[in-house]
Amino acid sequence: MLEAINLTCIRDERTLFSELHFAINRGDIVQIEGPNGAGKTTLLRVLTGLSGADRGEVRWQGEALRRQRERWHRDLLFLGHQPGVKNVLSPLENLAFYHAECHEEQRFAALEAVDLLGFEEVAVAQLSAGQQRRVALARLWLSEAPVWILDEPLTAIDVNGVGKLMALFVQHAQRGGLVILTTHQPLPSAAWPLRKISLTAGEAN
Ligand SMILES: Nc1ncnc2c1ncn2[C@@H]1O[C@H](COP(=O)(O)OP(=O)(O)OP(=O)(O)O)[C@@H](O)[C@H]1O
Repeated sequence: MLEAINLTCIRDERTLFSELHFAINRGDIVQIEGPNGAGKTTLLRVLTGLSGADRGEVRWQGEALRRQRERWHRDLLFLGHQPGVKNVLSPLENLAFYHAECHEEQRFAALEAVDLLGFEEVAVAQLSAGQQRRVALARLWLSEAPVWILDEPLTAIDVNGVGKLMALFVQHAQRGGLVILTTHQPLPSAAWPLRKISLTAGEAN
């Protein structure tokens, strides 16, 4: 279980959210929603431990993140706002860099899942925005981490790709993982309940 305990976040003297309290369980798919600037990315970064909250804390399996950095980094896969892949490397080299533990055939299978076969040796810098995002998303097919925190994973992804991702999120939840994501586009209905946490100027519900 991932818990947000009374989180308050103030940036530039503006309260983005205060006393935010929730628990996300294994099997949950959670969408953080809210208008531009509401604090969604900030909340995701606080949940990952990359940014600090002004008050409150985040706990994983009952223990504060700061007390278990090693286990938390093993249990978390965070894909940020930017594609977050290395431009000078090819898709295959990126997956080898991030997932050295996987076999080459698993990396090819992940690239096939995101429709990048044929582009596996091309430098990422030469790929389209959607293809670059797909290289990062291919990591989801290789990850053993139970916690997926994904900032705008669907940006620049076409309808077919969004459908595949939703199916993967459901599969991950069914296996006892949890998914927390932000997106500005409506999610297609999935055969799994979607929880929503809304941020609106200084509030959450
Ligand atoms: N490190 C920081 N220093 C100062 N201000 C910050 C910092 N991080 C975020 N902010 C501000 O906090 C507000 C919320 O930013 P955030 O990126 O979390 O919003 P968001 O809900 O993800 O927005 P969007 O939907 O546009 O991606 C913005 O006004 C931003 O300028």
